[in-house]
Amino acid sequence: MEKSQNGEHNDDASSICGYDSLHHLLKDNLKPHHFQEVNRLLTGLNCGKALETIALPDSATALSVEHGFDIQAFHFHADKEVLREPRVVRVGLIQNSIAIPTTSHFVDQKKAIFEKLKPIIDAAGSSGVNILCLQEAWMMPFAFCTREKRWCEFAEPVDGESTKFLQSFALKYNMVIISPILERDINHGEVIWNTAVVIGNHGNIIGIHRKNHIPRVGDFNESTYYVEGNTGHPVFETAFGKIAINICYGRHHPLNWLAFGLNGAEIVFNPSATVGELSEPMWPIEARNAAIANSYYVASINRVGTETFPNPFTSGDGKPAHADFGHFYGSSYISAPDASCTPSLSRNRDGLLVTDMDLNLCRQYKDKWGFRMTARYELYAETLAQYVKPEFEPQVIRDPLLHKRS
Ligand SMILES: NC(=O)NCCC(=O)O
Repeated sequence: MEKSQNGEHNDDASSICGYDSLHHLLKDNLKPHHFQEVNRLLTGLNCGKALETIALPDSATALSVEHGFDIQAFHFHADKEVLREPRVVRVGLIQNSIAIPTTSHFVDQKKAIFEKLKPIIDAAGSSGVNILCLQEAWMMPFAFCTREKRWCEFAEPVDGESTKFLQSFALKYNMVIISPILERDINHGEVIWNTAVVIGNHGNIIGIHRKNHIPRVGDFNESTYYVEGNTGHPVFETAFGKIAINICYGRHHPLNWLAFGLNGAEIVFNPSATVGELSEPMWPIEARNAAIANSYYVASINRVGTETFPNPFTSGDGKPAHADFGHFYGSSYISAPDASCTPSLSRNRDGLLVTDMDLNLCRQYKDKWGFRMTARYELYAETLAQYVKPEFEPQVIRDPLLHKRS
């Protein structure tokens, strides 16, 4: 049994050798000068320095102690410019487990999640967060593994109770809130979508984005419930910057990230639900790569905990039926265009990550690395235009001596 970050003994299977994040494991076990170098290589430097932490108001930390959620805060700087003032935006990410068992009445389950989130949203609001994002399908258990249709009852119209619940916080705290829900599209045959609702800082609904890529991997067979989204790659121009949402599995698709960048996003949120066995080694890489390649910030959020369902289900891999997905490993974090990133939130606790980011860094990195300028969009467009035709043939130049024996 090893010590956790705060000195408590912890043999929880959802931890990493008793630590609630890789960062804490390394910090506790490496000599300080080794940790400094490892941290430089793993999380990069921002304006030549290790990422700065910031202090949050006592009211926010008091809420985190009272309600037992992780709270961390950082600041990404940009270089000073002559003509532009810094454009610092405070972003908040919330990760959480469900609140009561999946066997409870559906109404109670949703209500319990609302209750659980209230103090975390209050902590974000009292910390002066400008843009807050919740995790994918935050208002329900991630029941899509079961393929049982009864979970469709959790779906809501865009202006349903979850949106109304968050609109009051948006107004109270002058905060933009991104609310990823299971949507029921009343005007189009009541079909279901996996949707992010963007609520403006006046409590208004700015618009929606529907998940572009629907997984069919392992237990994540969400296509039983909804199909690929029809909203394209919208960027929402808010009071605090141009934002977009790339929902979960879309993070594996570089062209999906690119399209949000081409539309001018400065921050792309990636609300997710994914489990350790499936994707944990990918988690620290894909979002950072997207931030670097597209010169924008990426804010990654994953839910927490193990959700057990009433009826066992199979994943079509010949393995025995099971009643849970595995562990949702939290680890929400933010990546910047300069290849730096925050440490992750806890792997097993609810959490709030607050991060100041100077949006000027986006253009500064476009100027420095010139990825937009050096991209060959006309070449890619040509290849893609050919590729989508039925008669497409891969451009392969075969060695005429391929089969010659040496
Ligand atoms: N929610 C979701 O799309 N999960 C798919 C698994 C993954 O992308 O890691």
